[in-house]
Amino acid sequence: MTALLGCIADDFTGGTDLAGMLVKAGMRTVQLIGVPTEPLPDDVDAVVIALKSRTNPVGEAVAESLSALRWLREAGCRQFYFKYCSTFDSTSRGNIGPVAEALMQALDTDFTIACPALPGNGRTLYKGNLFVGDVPLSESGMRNHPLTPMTDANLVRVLQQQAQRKVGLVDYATVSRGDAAIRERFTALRQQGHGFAIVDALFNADLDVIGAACADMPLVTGGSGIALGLPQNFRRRGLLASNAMAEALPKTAGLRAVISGSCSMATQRQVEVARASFPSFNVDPIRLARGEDVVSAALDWAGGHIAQQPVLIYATATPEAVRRVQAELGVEQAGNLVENALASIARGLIPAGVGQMIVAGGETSGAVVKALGVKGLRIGPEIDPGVPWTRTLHDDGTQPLALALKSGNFGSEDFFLKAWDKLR
Ligand SMILES: Nc1ncnc2c1ncn2[C@@H]1O[C@H](COP(=O)(O)OP(=O)(O)O)[C@@H](O)[C@H]1O
Ligand SMILES: O=C(O)[C@@H](O)C(=O)COP(=O)(O)O
Repeated sequence: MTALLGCIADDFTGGTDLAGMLVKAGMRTVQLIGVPTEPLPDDVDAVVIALKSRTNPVGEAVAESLSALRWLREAGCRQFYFKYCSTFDSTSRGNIGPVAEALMQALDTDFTIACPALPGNGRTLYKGNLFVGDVPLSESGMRNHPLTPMTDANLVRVLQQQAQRKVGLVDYATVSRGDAAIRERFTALRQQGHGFAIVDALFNADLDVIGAACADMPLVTGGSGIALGLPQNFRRRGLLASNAMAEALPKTAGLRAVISGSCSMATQRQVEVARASFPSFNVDPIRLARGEDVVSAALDWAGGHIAQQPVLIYATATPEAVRRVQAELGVEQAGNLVENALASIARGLIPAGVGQMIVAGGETSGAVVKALGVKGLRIGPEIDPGVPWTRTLHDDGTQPLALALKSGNFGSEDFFLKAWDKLR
Protein backbone atom coordinates (compact mmCIF):
# COMPACT_ATOMS: atom_id res chain seq x y z
CA MET A 1 0.00 0.00 0.00
CA THR A 2 1.38 3.46 -0.80
CA ALA A 3 1.15 6.41 1.57
CA LEU A 4 -2.05 8.45 1.36
CA LEU A 5 -1.02 11.77 2.85
CA GLY A 6 2.24 13.49 1.94
CA CYS A 7 3.30 16.28 4.27
CA ILE A 8 5.98 18.93 4.17
CA ALA A 9 6.87 20.50 7.53
CA ASP A 10 8.90 23.71 7.72
CA ASP A 11 10.80 22.59 10.80
CA PHE A 12 11.63 19.40 12.66
CA THR A 13 9.64 19.82 15.86
CA GLY A 14 6.72 20.89 13.70
CA GLY A 15 7.21 17.68 11.73
CA THR A 16 7.03 15.45 14.80
CA ASP A 17 4.07 17.44 16.11
CA LEU A 18 2.19 16.77 12.88
CA ALA A 19 3.34 13.16 12.65
CA GLY A 20 2.23 12.59 16.25
CA MET A 21 -1.24 13.92 15.47
CA LEU A 22 -1.55 11.63 12.45
CA VAL A 23 -0.47 8.65 14.55
CA LYS A 24 -3.03 9.61 17.19
CA ALA A 25 -5.66 9.66 14.46
CA GLY A 26 -4.62 6.12 13.45
CA MET A 27 -2.22 6.67 10.53
CA ARG A 28 1.10 4.83 10.64
CA THR A 29 3.51 7.66 10.05
CA VAL A 30 7.22 8.21 9.44
CA GLN A 31 9.04 11.49 9.47
CA LEU A 32 11.90 11.81 7.03
CA ILE A 33 14.64 14.34 7.57
CA GLY A 34 15.07 16.43 4.44
CA VAL A 35 14.15 15.16 1.00
CA PRO A 36 14.97 11.45 1.03
CA THR A 37 16.90 9.51 -1.56
CA GLU A 38 15.55 6.09 -0.53
CA PRO A 39 12.09 4.67 -1.22
CA LEU A 40 9.43 4.81 1.48
CA PRO A 41 8.95 1.87 3.88
CA ASP A 42 5.77 0.14 2.75
CA ASP A 43 3.90 -0.10 6.09
CA VAL A 44 3.18 3.62 6.17
CA ASP A 45 -0.06 5.61 5.70
CA ALA A 46 1.40 9.09 5.99
CA VAL A 47 4.84 10.54 5.47
CA VAL A 48 6.15 13.83 6.79
CA ILE A 49 9.22 15.34 5.15
CA ALA A 50 10.72 17.70 7.69
CA LEU A 51 12.67 20.60 6.26
CA LYS A 52 14.48 23.37 8.07
CA SER A 53 12.88 26.02 5.87
CA ARG A 54 11.01 28.24 8.28
CA THR A 55 13.65 30.92 8.45
CA ASN A 56 15.67 30.22 5.28
CA PRO A 57 15.83 32.76 2.46
CA VAL A 58 12.51 32.53 0.56
CA GLY A 59 14.03 31.10 -2.64
CA GLU A 60 15.70 28.25 -0.75
CA ALA A 61 12.56 27.42 1.21
CA VAL A 62 10.50 27.30 -1.99
CA ALA A 63 13.03 25.14 -3.83
CA GLU A 64 13.33 22.64 -0.97
CA SER A 65 9.56 22.44 -0.54
CA LEU A 66 9.05 21.81 -4.24
CA SER A 67 11.65 19.10 -4.20
CA ALA A 68 9.89 17.46 -1.22
CA LEU A 69 6.59 17.68 -3.08
CA ARG A 70 8.10 15.96 -6.13
CA TRP A 71 9.29 13.06 -3.97
CA LEU A 72 5.93 12.73 -2.24
CA ARG A 73 4.10 12.69 -5.57
CA GLU A 74 6.44 10.00 -6.86
CA ALA A 75 5.78 8.03 -3.67
CA GLY A 76 2.11 7.97 -4.69
CA CYS A 77 0.58 10.26 -2.04
CA ARG A 78 -2.95 11.41 -2.86
CA GLN A 79 -3.22 14.59 -0.83
CA PHE A 80 -0.56 17.04 0.34
CA TYR A 81 -0.15 19.03 3.52
CA PHE A 82 2.10 22.00 4.26
CA LYS A 83 2.73 22.24 8.00
CA TYR A 84 3.91 25.44 9.64
CA CYS A 85 3.84 26.66 13.20
CA SER A 86 0.66 27.01 15.25
CA THR A 87 1.87 30.52 15.99
CA PHE A 88 2.27 31.20 12.24
CA ASP A 89 6.02 31.86 12.66
CA SER A 90 7.13 33.87 9.63
CA THR A 91 8.30 37.32 8.57
CA SER A 92 6.80 39.80 6.11
CA ARG A 93 8.89 38.10 3.38
CA GLY A 94 7.57 34.62 4.14
CA ASN A 95 8.04 31.78 4.16
CA ILE A 96 4.44 30.58 4.60
CA GLY A 97 2.90 32.55 1.72
CA PRO A 98 5.56 31.97 -0.95
CA VAL A 99 5.95 28.25 -0.13
CA ALA A 100 2.19 27.65 -0.13
CA GLU A 101 1.82 29.48 -3.46
CA ALA A 102 4.64 27.52 -5.06
CA LEU A 103 3.08 24.24 -3.91
CA MET A 104 -0.33 25.35 -5.24
CA GLN A 105 1.15 26.15 -8.60
CA ALA A 106 2.97 22.81 -8.79
CA LEU A 107 -0.24 20.99 -7.89
CA ASP A 108 -2.24 23.09 -10.33
CA THR A 109 -4.70 24.23 -7.72
CA ASP A 110 -5.88 27.79 -7.12
CA PHE A 111 -7.33 27.55 -3.61
CA THR A 112 -6.32 26.29 -0.19
CA ILE A 113 -6.81 27.05 3.47
CA ALA A 114 -4.42 28.41 6.06
CA CYS A 115 -5.35 27.35 9.57
CA PRO A 116 -2.77 27.09 12.36
CA ALA A 117 -5.45 26.38 15.03
CA LEU A 118 -4.46 23.86 17.70
CA PRO A 119 -7.04 24.20 20.49
CA GLY A 120 -5.36 21.47 22.59
CA ASN A 121 -2.38 23.81 22.97
CA GLY A 122 -4.40 27.01 23.26
CA ARG A 123 -4.09 28.16 19.64
CA THR A 124 -7.53 29.32 18.51
CA LEU A 125 -8.69 31.57 15.69
CA TYR A 126 -11.58 34.00 15.81
CA LYS A 127 -12.40 36.51 13.04
CA GLY A 128 -9.03 35.64 11.58
CA ASN A 129 -7.19 36.62 14.78
CA LEU A 130 -4.89 34.03 16.30
CA PHE A 131 -4.97 33.63 20.07
CA VAL A 132 -2.28 31.93 22.15
CA GLY A 133 -4.00 30.92 25.36
CA ASP A 134 -5.94 33.98 26.52
CA VAL A 135 -4.09 36.63 24.53
CA PRO A 136 -3.75 37.63 20.88
CA LEU A 137 -0.62 36.28 19.18
CA SER A 138 0.96 39.76 19.21
CA GLU A 139 0.68 39.95 23.02
CA SER A 140 2.03 36.42 23.56
CA GLY A 141 5.65 35.44 24.11
CA MET A 142 5.92 35.15 20.31
CA ARG A 143 6.36 38.89 20.07
CA ASN A 144 9.88 38.32 21.42
CA HIS A 145 10.84 35.31 19.29
CA PRO A 146 14.55 35.53 18.40
CA LEU A 147 14.00 34.82 14.67
CA THR A 148 10.32 35.34 13.81
CA PRO A 149 8.80 37.90 16.18
CA MET A 150 5.01 37.94 15.62
CA THR A 151 3.58 41.42 16.17
CA ASP A 152 0.19 41.17 14.41
CA ALA A 153 -2.50 38.66 15.41
CA ASN A 154 -4.64 39.17 12.31
CA LEU A 155 -3.65 36.33 10.00
CA VAL A 156 -5.58 37.63 7.00
CA ARG A 157 -3.29 40.67 7.15
CA VAL A 158 -0.15 38.68 8.01
CA LEU A 159 -0.57 36.18 5.17
CA GLN A 160 -1.62 38.87 2.69
CA GLN A 161 1.72 40.62 3.25
CA GLN A 162 3.55 37.46 2.17
CA ALA A 163 1.27 36.23 -0.63
CA GLN A 164 0.43 37.28 -4.17
CA ARG A 165 -3.03 35.66 -4.10
CA LYS A 166 -5.93 37.27 -2.22
CA VAL A 167 -6.51 36.08 1.34
CA GLY A 168 -10.09 35.74 2.64
CA LEU A 169 -11.74 34.46 5.82
CA VAL A 170 -14.10 31.64 6.76
CA ASP A 171 -15.37 32.96 10.06
CA TYR A 172 -16.65 31.03 13.04
CA ALA A 173 -20.32 31.67 12.20
CA THR A 174 -19.74 29.57 9.07
CA VAL A 175 -17.51 26.93 10.70
CA SER A 176 -20.13 26.32 13.40
CA ARG A 177 -22.67 25.43 10.66
CA GLY A 178 -20.63 22.42 9.53
CA ASP A 179 -18.62 21.17 6.58
CA ALA A 180 -21.21 21.87 3.89
CA ALA A 181 -21.40 25.54 4.94
CA ILE A 182 -17.60 25.75 4.95
CA ARG A 183 -17.44 24.27 1.44
CA GLU A 184 -20.01 26.80 0.23
CA ARG A 185 -17.92 29.61 1.65
CA PHE A 186 -14.81 28.17 -0.06
CA THR A 187 -16.67 28.29 -3.38
CA ALA A 188 -17.77 31.89 -2.80
CA LEU A 189 -14.26 33.01 -1.85
CA ARG A 190 -12.79 31.27 -4.86
CA GLN A 191 -15.31 32.92 -7.18
CA GLN A 192 -14.31 36.29 -5.70
CA GLY A 193 -10.73 35.56 -6.68
CA HIS A 194 -9.30 34.50 -3.33
CA GLY A 195 -6.51 31.94 -3.29
CA PHE A 196 -6.41 31.43 0.49
CA ALA A 197 -8.97 31.14 3.26
CA ILE A 198 -7.91 31.71 6.84
CA VAL A 199 -10.34 29.49 8.77
CA ASP A 200 -11.56 30.21 12.30
CA ALA A 201 -11.48 27.33 14.80
CA LEU A 202 -12.07 27.29 18.54
CA PHE A 203 -12.55 23.66 19.56
CA ASN A 204 -11.14 20.26 18.59
CA ALA A 205 -14.51 19.36 17.07
CA ASP A 206 -14.04 22.25 14.61
CA LEU A 207 -10.89 20.59 13.29
CA ASP A 208 -12.86 17.50 12.25
CA VAL A 209 -15.43 19.61 10.43
CA ILE A 210 -12.80 21.71 8.68
CA GLY A 211 -10.87 18.53 7.79
CA ALA A 212 -14.01 17.07 6.24
CA ALA A 213 -14.54 20.25 4.20
CA CYS A 214 -10.98 19.90 2.84
CA ALA A 215 -11.38 16.29 1.68
CA ASP A 216 -11.06 17.19 -2.00
CA MET A 217 -8.36 19.82 -1.74
CA PRO A 218 -5.09 18.75 -3.34
CA LEU A 219 -3.19 20.91 -0.84
CA VAL A 220 -4.10 21.79 2.74
CA THR A 221 -1.93 24.14 4.80
CA GLY A 222 -1.94 24.61 8.55
CA GLY A 223 -0.58 23.71 11.94
CA SER A 224 -0.81 20.15 13.18
CA GLY A 225 -4.41 20.54 14.40
CA ILE A 226 -6.17 20.49 11.06
CA ALA A 227 -4.39 17.25 10.22
CA LEU A 228 -6.49 15.54 12.90
CA GLY A 229 -9.50 15.89 10.60
CA LEU A 230 -7.88 14.41 7.48
CA PRO A 231 -7.45 10.66 8.26
CA GLN A 232 -11.20 10.30 8.63
CA ASN A 233 -11.64 11.39 5.00
CA PHE A 234 -9.48 8.47 3.84
CA ARG A 235 -11.38 6.12 6.15
CA ARG A 236 -14.73 7.24 4.72
CA ARG A 237 -13.41 6.31 1.29
CA GLY A 238 -12.30 2.87 2.47
CA LEU A 239 -8.60 3.71 1.96
CA LEU A 240 -7.48 3.59 5.60
CA ALA A 241 -8.01 0.90 8.21
CA SER A 242 -8.40 1.75 11.90
CA ASN A 243 -4.89 1.42 13.21
CA ALA A 244 -4.96 1.13 16.96
CA MET A 245 -1.26 0.14 17.03
CA ALA A 246 -0.02 3.07 14.94
CA GLU A 247 2.01 4.42 17.89
CA ALA A 248 3.79 1.23 18.98
CA LEU A 249 7.61 1.67 19.22
CA PRO A 250 10.26 -0.88 20.24
CA LYS A 251 12.08 -0.06 23.51
CA THR A 252 15.30 1.96 23.33
CA ALA A 253 17.86 1.79 26.15
CA GLY A 254 20.65 4.22 27.09
CA LEU A 255 21.53 7.26 29.18
CA ARG A 256 19.39 10.42 29.14
CA ALA A 257 20.05 13.99 28.10
CA VAL A 258 18.08 17.18 27.44
CA ILE A 259 19.42 19.76 24.98
CA SER A 260 17.56 23.05 25.03
CA GLY A 261 18.07 25.94 22.60
CA SER A 262 14.54 27.29 22.76
CA CYS A 263 13.99 30.63 24.46
CA SER A 264 10.20 30.38 24.33
CA MET A 265 8.29 31.03 27.53
CA ALA A 266 7.22 27.41 28.07
CA THR A 267 10.80 26.17 27.67
CA GLN A 268 12.17 28.82 30.02
CA ARG A 269 9.89 27.47 32.73
CA GLN A 270 10.68 23.83 31.89
CA VAL A 271 14.41 24.56 32.13
CA GLU A 272 13.90 26.25 35.49
CA VAL A 273 11.97 23.24 36.82
CA ALA A 274 14.50 20.72 35.46
CA ARG A 275 17.46 22.67 36.87
CA ALA A 276 16.03 22.09 40.32
CA SER A 277 16.07 18.32 39.74
CA PHE A 278 19.11 17.41 37.68
CA PRO A 279 22.56 18.72 36.88
CA SER A 280 22.66 21.46 34.25
CA PHE A 281 25.22 23.19 32.05
CA ASN A 282 24.67 26.61 30.47
CA VAL A 283 25.95 27.26 26.95
CA ASP A 284 26.77 30.96 26.84
CA PRO A 285 26.75 32.51 23.32
CA ILE A 286 29.26 35.18 24.34
CA ARG A 287 31.79 32.51 25.36
CA LEU A 288 31.16 30.79 22.04
CA ALA A 289 31.74 34.06 20.17
CA ARG A 290 35.05 34.50 22.04
CA GLY A 291 36.12 31.15 20.61
CA GLU A 292 36.12 29.24 23.91
CA ASP A 293 35.76 25.48 23.57
CA VAL A 294 32.38 25.29 25.27
CA VAL A 295 31.52 22.05 23.48
CA SER A 296 34.39 20.11 25.07
CA ALA A 297 33.68 21.71 28.42
CA ALA A 298 30.03 20.62 28.23
CA LEU A 299 30.94 17.06 27.24
CA ASP A 300 33.58 16.76 30.01
CA TRP A 301 31.06 18.06 32.51
CA ALA A 302 28.35 15.67 31.25
CA GLY A 303 30.74 12.71 31.59
CA GLY A 304 30.86 13.31 35.35
CA HIS A 305 27.10 13.21 35.86
CA ILE A 306 25.28 11.32 33.17
CA ALA A 307 25.70 7.78 34.47
CA GLN A 308 23.68 8.70 37.57
CA GLN A 309 20.85 10.83 36.18
CA PRO A 310 19.65 12.82 33.16
CA VAL A 311 21.65 15.95 32.33
CA LEU A 312 20.38 19.26 30.99
CA ILE A 313 22.49 21.32 28.60
CA TYR A 314 20.84 24.61 27.70
CA ALA A 315 21.27 27.99 26.05
CA THR A 316 17.70 28.97 26.95
CA ALA A 317 17.63 32.55 28.22
CA THR A 318 15.19 35.37 28.97
CA PRO A 319 14.12 37.83 26.22
CA GLU A 320 16.33 40.53 27.80
CA ALA A 321 19.38 38.27 27.81
CA VAL A 322 18.69 37.20 24.21
CA ARG A 323 18.35 40.84 23.12
CA ARG A 324 21.69 41.71 24.76
CA VAL A 325 23.42 38.82 23.00
CA GLN A 326 21.80 39.64 19.66
CA ALA A 327 22.79 43.30 19.98
CA GLU A 328 26.40 42.21 20.45
CA LEU A 329 26.59 39.36 17.92
CA GLY A 330 23.70 39.91 15.50
CA VAL A 331 20.56 37.76 15.39
CA GLU A 332 21.82 35.29 12.84
CA GLN A 333 25.29 34.82 14.26
CA ALA A 334 23.94 34.32 17.78
CA GLY A 335 21.43 31.74 16.53
CA ASN A 336 23.98 29.87 14.45
CA LEU A 337 26.66 29.81 17.15
CA VAL A 338 24.24 28.36 19.68
CA GLU A 339 22.67 25.87 17.25
CA ASN A 340 26.07 24.59 16.10
CA ALA A 341 27.38 24.23 19.63
CA LEU A 342 24.29 22.39 20.89
CA ALA A 343 24.37 20.13 17.82
CA SER A 344 28.05 19.24 18.44
CA ILE A 345 27.32 18.54 22.09
CA ALA A 346 24.42 16.26 21.12
CA ARG A 347 26.69 14.39 18.71
CA GLY A 348 29.34 14.00 21.43
CA LEU A 349 26.80 12.58 23.87
CA ILE A 350 26.02 9.54 21.71
CA PRO A 351 29.43 7.82 22.17
CA ALA A 352 29.08 8.69 25.88
CA GLY A 353 26.12 6.28 25.97
CA VAL A 354 23.09 8.51 25.50
CA GLY A 355 20.18 6.57 24.06
CA GLN A 356 17.27 8.79 25.06
CA MET A 357 17.37 12.49 24.22
CA ILE A 358 14.97 15.42 24.38
CA VAL A 359 15.72 18.46 22.23
CA ALA A 360 13.82 21.71 22.84
CA GLY A 361 13.36 24.20 20.03
CA GLY A 362 12.53 23.88 16.35
CA GLU A 363 15.71 25.36 14.88
CA THR A 364 17.73 23.64 17.59
CA SER A 365 16.14 20.29 16.77
CA GLY A 366 16.92 20.83 13.10
CA ALA A 367 20.58 21.41 13.88
CA VAL A 368 20.80 18.43 16.27
CA VAL A 369 19.05 15.97 13.98
CA LYS A 370 21.31 16.97 11.09
CA ALA A 371 24.43 16.63 13.24
CA LEU A 372 23.35 13.16 14.37
CA GLY A 373 22.88 12.10 10.75
CA VAL A 374 19.32 10.95 11.40
CA LYS A 375 17.53 10.01 8.18
CA GLY A 376 14.07 9.45 9.57
CA LEU A 377 11.95 8.94 12.66
CA ARG A 378 9.29 6.39 13.47
CA ILE A 379 6.65 8.15 15.53
CA GLY A 380 5.56 6.75 18.88
CA PRO A 381 3.50 7.71 21.92
CA GLU A 382 2.61 11.29 22.81
CA ILE A 383 4.27 12.85 25.86
CA ASP A 384 2.22 16.05 25.81
CA PRO A 385 0.02 17.44 23.01
CA GLY A 386 2.23 18.00 19.97
CA VAL A 387 5.30 16.15 21.30
CA PRO A 388 5.65 12.40 20.68
CA TRP A 389 8.61 10.16 21.41
CA THR A 390 10.21 8.98 18.20
CA ARG A 391 12.83 6.37 17.30
CA THR A 392 15.55 7.12 14.80
CA LEU A 393 15.70 5.24 11.52
CA HIS A 394 19.34 4.94 10.48
CA ASP A 395 20.53 3.17 7.39
CA ASP A 396 24.08 2.64 8.66
CA GLY A 397 23.43 0.09 11.41
CA THR A 398 23.89 2.66 14.23
CA GLN A 399 22.07 2.03 17.49
CA PRO A 400 18.58 3.61 17.36
CA LEU A 401 18.01 6.62 19.59
CA ALA A 402 14.78 7.59 21.34
CA LEU A 403 14.36 11.23 20.44
CA ALA A 404 11.71 13.75 21.50
CA LEU A 405 11.78 17.00 19.52
CA LYS A 406 9.91 19.50 21.64
CA SER A 407 8.54 22.61 20.09
CA GLY A 408 9.56 25.65 22.12
CA ASN A 409 6.14 26.51 23.40
CA PHE A 410 4.81 23.02 24.00
CA GLY A 411 4.73 20.80 27.04
CA SER A 412 3.90 21.09 30.72
CA GLU A 413 6.31 22.62 33.26
CA ASP A 414 7.63 19.22 34.30
CA PHE A 415 8.09 18.01 30.71
CA PHE A 416 11.83 17.25 31.06
CA LEU A 417 11.15 15.27 34.24
CA LYS A 418 8.16 13.21 33.21
CA ALA A 419 8.87 12.48 29.51
CA TRP A 420 11.09 9.46 30.30
CA ASP A 421 8.20 7.57 31.91
CA LYS A 422 6.56 7.15 28.49
CA LEU A 423 9.55 5.07 27.36
CA ARG A 424 9.18 2.44 30.06
N1 LIG B 1 20.99 32.63 24.85
C1 LIG B 1 20.68 32.82 23.56
N2 LIG B 1 20.98 33.99 22.94
C2 LIG B 1 20.66 34.18 21.64
N3 LIG B 1 20.08 33.26 20.85
C3 LIG B 1 19.78 32.08 21.41
C4 LIG B 1 20.07 31.81 22.79
N4 LIG B 1 19.66 30.55 23.08
C5 LIG B 1 19.16 30.08 21.96
N5 LIG B 1 19.22 30.97 20.94
C6 LIG B 1 18.75 30.80 19.55
O1 LIG B 1 17.34 31.07 19.52
C7 LIG B 1 16.73 30.29 18.51
C8 LIG B 1 15.57 29.56 19.15
O2 LIG B 1 14.82 28.98 18.13
P1 LIG B 1 14.24 27.52 18.24
O3 LIG B 1 15.30 26.53 18.51
O4 LIG B 1 13.43 27.33 16.98
O5 LIG B 1 13.29 27.57 19.50
P2 LIG B 1 11.70 27.72 19.52
O6 LIG B 1 11.15 26.37 19.21
O7 LIG B 1 11.40 28.17 20.92
O8 LIG B 1 11.31 28.71 18.47
C9 LIG B 1 17.81 29.35 17.98
O9 LIG B 1 18.36 29.86 16.78
C10 LIG B 1 18.85 29.37 19.11
O10 LIG B 1 20.14 29.05 18.65
O1 LIG C 1 2.78 24.07 15.37
C1 LIG C 1 3.53 24.23 16.33
O2 LIG C 1 3.35 25.08 17.23
C2 LIG C 1 4.77 23.39 16.41
O3 LIG C 1 4.61 22.19 15.74
C3 LIG C 1 5.90 24.12 15.81
O4 LIG C 1 6.05 24.16 14.62
C4 LIG C 1 6.70 24.83 16.76
O5 LIG C 1 7.92 25.32 16.27
P1 LIG C 1 9.06 25.74 17.30
O6 LIG C 1 8.41 26.60 18.35
O7 LIG C 1 10.10 26.45 16.54
O8 LIG C 1 9.57 24.46 17.91
